[in-house]
Amino acid sequence: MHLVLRCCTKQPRPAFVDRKSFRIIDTAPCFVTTGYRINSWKRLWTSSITATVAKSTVSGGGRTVMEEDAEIDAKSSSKFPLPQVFLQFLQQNGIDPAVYDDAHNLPRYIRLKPQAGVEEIEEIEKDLGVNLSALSWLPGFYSIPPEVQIAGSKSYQEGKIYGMDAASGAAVAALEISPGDHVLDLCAAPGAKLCMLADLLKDSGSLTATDISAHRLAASRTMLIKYDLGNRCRLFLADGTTFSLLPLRGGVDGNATKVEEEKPALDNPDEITKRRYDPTGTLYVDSTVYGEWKGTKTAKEKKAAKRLKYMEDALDRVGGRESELIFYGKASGIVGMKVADVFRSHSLLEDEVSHNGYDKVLVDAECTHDGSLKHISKYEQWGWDTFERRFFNAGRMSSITSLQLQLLRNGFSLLRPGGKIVYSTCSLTKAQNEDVVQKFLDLEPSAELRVIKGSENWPCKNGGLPHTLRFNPSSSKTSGLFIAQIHKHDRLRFE
Ligand SMILES: C[S@@+](CC[C@H](N)C(=O)[O-])C[C@H]1O[C@@H](n2cnc3c(N)ncnc32)[C@H](O)[C@@H]1O
Repeated sequence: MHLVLRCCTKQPRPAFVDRKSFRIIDTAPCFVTTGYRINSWKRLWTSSITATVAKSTVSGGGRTVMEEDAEIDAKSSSKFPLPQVFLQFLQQNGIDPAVYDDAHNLPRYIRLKPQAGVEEIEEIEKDLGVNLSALSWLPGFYSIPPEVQIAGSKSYQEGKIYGMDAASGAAVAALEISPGDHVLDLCAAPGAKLCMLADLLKDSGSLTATDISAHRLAASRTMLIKYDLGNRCRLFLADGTTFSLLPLRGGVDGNATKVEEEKPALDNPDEITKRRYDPTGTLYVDSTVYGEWKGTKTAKEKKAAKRLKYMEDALDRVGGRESELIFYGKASGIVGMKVADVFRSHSLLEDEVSHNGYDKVLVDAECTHDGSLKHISKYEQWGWDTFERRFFNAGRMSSITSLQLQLLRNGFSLLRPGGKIVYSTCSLTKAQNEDVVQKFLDLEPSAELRVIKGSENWPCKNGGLPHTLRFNPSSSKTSGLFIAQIHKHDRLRFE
């Protein structure tokens, strides 16, 4: 028998049902009778729990708790207990709450390294204590029962598996990565899709990633290092709506852009000062050269980096530079380049982008995350009033959709003609998906929605615009995700 409870305190889960610590979701409070021993716990939301109680007794209404529990079970197995404020949000956006009915039973998905063979799969199965069930429609992805925790497993710690929802994998697959592609991931953190992109590129092309959140981007850097995928990557802490650096097409082998100086000098403050200022103290073009990226810094290096940051801020003021490079791999083309060249601002003239734009761009945009109950459950901790404040105010909703449009437009401006951009969000709302894409198409005559190769076998539905796709929790058995693949024409659509 099960009671669906929500923890009201930050206390550890107690062994007995205690009215002060818990309240029942979806049922009358009289169902909780104190003094029941908890035999097992199952997590639903971060702080909502299904508890199995050990004994039954007669409660106020003359029915046994067991009878009442059966009623609760019936209710909670067909309906996910959604908070009122979230239900209101769904109603405002025309989303049927039934899409979440099975959300607590969704399988968990893991992705394996592309090179994983049968032996390794068997080893992972042994380690996790479950059979991995391969997804026929998405290579490298496997489903496992929802209760399996992977974070503590040896396979996860050794970088053999990734925790990644299958719908997210589909968004990356929609980019149709080919060897040698130069790829931009404009909202990259915390980096699940970034790692998949790096795995697909293998030892070819280049991967540039930006995100506006420093701590989330640092988490992406940790992922790249953990999985040894950073060799051809550059990570920029930057605003994706204005980021303007093109790929280093000539430099990815680490020698095409090398300059003839004895360096690296970045760690030496004297060198930096000497090289950045003329005798009158006027800032001049930076000619310091990047050495190999070092993860940990000595005290001296930290001091140098601080001075460098000060000077970089000065450069920002005079040169309009906006991005901060927080990681680069050995073959990213950065090693041996002058700082000024790495940050050379591009005018993004058509000619320059035609020759040097990205082949593929992923805009996995910031959104309300309403398609992912894992994300939404965070409001259990932050408070649903935070959700209300953020997303109920009409101004806030319109600012998120305007951010999405700007991200998509800037990503498109960095794409070479003939290239592809994928726009995805984990929102189920039309406002953040079809409406954003339609506005974008109205503004960009050289953009066209395209069929995603292989998607005919995906467990998703058609979106509201041609060739767009929607994953939703109830029918796809994945998190919710909207995906649109857009092609950039050489010439205008209407010519
Ligand atoms: C849906 S998450 C991206 C998830 C990521 N693609 C992954 O697979 O792990 C959206 C991200 O957009 C970032 N973001 C928000 N505004 C941004 C902006 N103006 N420029 C770049 N990134 C932004 C957020 O910090 C957040 O990390």
